[in-house]
Amino acid sequence: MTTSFTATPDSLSVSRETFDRLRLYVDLLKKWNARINLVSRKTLAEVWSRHILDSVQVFRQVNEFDHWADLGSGGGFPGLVCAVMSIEIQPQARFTLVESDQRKSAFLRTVIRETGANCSVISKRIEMADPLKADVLSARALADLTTLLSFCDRHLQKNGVALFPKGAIWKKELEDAQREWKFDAEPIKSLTEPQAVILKIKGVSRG
Ligand SMILES: C[S@@+](CC[C@H](N)C(=O)[O-])C[C@H]1O[C@@H](n2cnc3c(N)ncnc32)[C@H](O)[C@@H]1O
Repeated sequence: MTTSFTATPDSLSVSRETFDRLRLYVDLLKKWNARINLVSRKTLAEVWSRHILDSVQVFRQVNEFDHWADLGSGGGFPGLVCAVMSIEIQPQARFTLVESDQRKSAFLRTVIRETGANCSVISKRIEMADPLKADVLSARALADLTTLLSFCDRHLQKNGVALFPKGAIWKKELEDAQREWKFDAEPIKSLTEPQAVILKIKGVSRG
């Protein structure tokens, strides 16, 4: 994705209302990022393509769900962007963000309050959180696929779907994970990075 991406309701294919909520989120991110490291300074300059659009494309991989959980949310990518998108598109759905860092959790709660997203934050380690029974599970830049599949085992419902954005080494991660786990994986080409994919994963069980 080029740095020249101009964020508008049309370029993101969202309504004016959703765009305004996303802009409020970006404003809060810029303000808080001066004090806590939510995203790198370099990517902050390209926040709309590197973080917002990158998360919006994850949201668009599923149609119907009741409970979406995002693990290691950091500044809220992709989970909180998906929760903001969902306000208009799937208002009945609820979101849970798991983030062990207390200051990042405070930021996430501020964005939730200001945007009105149907979302809560669990400030614990993923391994210590009670099973979330989510029907969608997402995580970006958190761990290798083998580790992420162990999180699916704990937090994803049997018929659920996991969405993991992955960089250029996704094929190697897939091969490694297949030694320990059984699952179906569909790689979906990323709109924001030529080598990257979103791995859409179903049917996880121990191999
Ligand atoms: C590299 S950041 C990625 C943040 C965000 N997902 C993104 O893509 O911008 C990883 C985040 O996961 C959190 N984290 C790492 N291990 C965790 C664990 N075991 N339980 C809960 N949070 C964790 C860290 O505090 C950090 O905020």
